[in-house]
Amino acid sequence: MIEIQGLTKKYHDFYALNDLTLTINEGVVFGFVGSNGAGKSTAFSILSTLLKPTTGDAFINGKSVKKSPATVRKQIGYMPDFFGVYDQLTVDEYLHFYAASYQLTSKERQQRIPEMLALVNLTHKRYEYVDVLSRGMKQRLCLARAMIHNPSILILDEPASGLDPRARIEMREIIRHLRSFGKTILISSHILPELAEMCDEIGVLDEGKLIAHGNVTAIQQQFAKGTRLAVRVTYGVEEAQQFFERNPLVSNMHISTKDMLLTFDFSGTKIEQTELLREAMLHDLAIISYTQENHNLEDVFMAITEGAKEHDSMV
Ligand SMILES: Nc1ncnc2c1ncn2[C@@H]1O[C@H](COP(=O)(O)OP(=O)(O)OP(=O)(O)O)[C@@H](O)[C@H]1O
Repeated sequence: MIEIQGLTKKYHDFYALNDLTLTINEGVVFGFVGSNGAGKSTAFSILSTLLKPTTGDAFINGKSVKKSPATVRKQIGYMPDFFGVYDQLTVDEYLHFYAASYQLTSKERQQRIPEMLALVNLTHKRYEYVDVLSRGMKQRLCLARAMIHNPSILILDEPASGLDPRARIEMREIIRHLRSFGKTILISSHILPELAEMCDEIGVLDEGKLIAHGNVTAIQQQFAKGTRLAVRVTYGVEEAQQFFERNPLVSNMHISTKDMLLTFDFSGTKIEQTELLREAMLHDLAIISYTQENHNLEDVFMAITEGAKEHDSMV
C-alpha cells in the first residue's frame, strides 16, 4: 500500500509538486497522467527515495520514504524515464551486477535472472552485449532490472516512451502480466488511452497538483461533457450536420464524409436525446445507425485540465 501525504517539492518559488495526497491500495495499477512538466517524475523520484520532498511524506507499506529509505528501496522497483545501461556488459552480467547490489546470493541470482529474462522476452539475448539491443529491448531489460529483487511495488516512469507501436504493445502486455502477480504498479505516461487500458485507477497531474483521480470509468463519466453520439447516414451528410448543429445541446461536431459519419457531444437528458432522434427522422435524414460512444481519455484529459485552468483564473 502507498500512502502519500501532502507531498510537496519546491525549487525556489516554483512548485514541481504541490500537496499531493493519495492512497494506492495493494495490487492496484495506478496511472499518472500529465503533460510535460506536470510533476510525474518528481513524484516518482520522491517515492523511490531518490529525491527528498520539501514537505510532506509518503509511506510504502507503512515505511516513510524520508525516515526509512533503505527499507523502502527493498520494496520498490523503479524504472526511470531516462536510464543508462552499461554497454560494455552482456545482458547476463548487467543483471548479475544489479542483483548483487540488492544482495541476492549467487544461487538466488542463478534462479532469478532467467526468470526475469523470460518475463521480459529477452531469454535469447542473455549473452549478447547490451550495446546491440534495440531501444525496446533495452527498455525491457531495464524493467527486468527493476524487478530483480522481487519488489511488491513497481514504479515505471514512461515505460513505453520512444518505442514504436509494436514495442509499446509488447511492453503493455508485460505490464498486464505483472499485474496478474498482484504487484502494485505505478505508471506514468502521456499516452492516455494506453494508460486507460492498463490501469485500474488514474490520477491527473497538472502543474504539480493532482486535479482528479479515481476509477478510469468514473473519471470518464465525471469529466466528459455529456454523451458522445455517432450518427451514420446513407446520404446527405451536410444536411444532417446542419440539422444537428442547430440544436444548442450539440457541440464538438466531427464529420467523416468518407464514412458518412457524424460524431458530436450531446449535453441533454435521455428524453432530449430521444427527442433529437425523433426530430431527425421527421426531417427525413437518411439515418442508418445511431450509437453512444465512450469519450476517449484524450477528450477527458483536455476537459479536466481546461476545467482546472478556468478555476485558477477565477480565483
Ligand atoms: N532540479 C530542478 N530544478 C528546478 N526545477 C525542476 C527541477 N527538477 C524538475 N523541475 C521542474 O519541475 C517540474 C516538474 O518536472 P517533472 O520532471 O516532475 O515533470 P514530468 O511530469 O515528469 O514531465 P515529463 O513528462 O516532461 O517528464 C518541471 O517544470 C521541471 O522543469
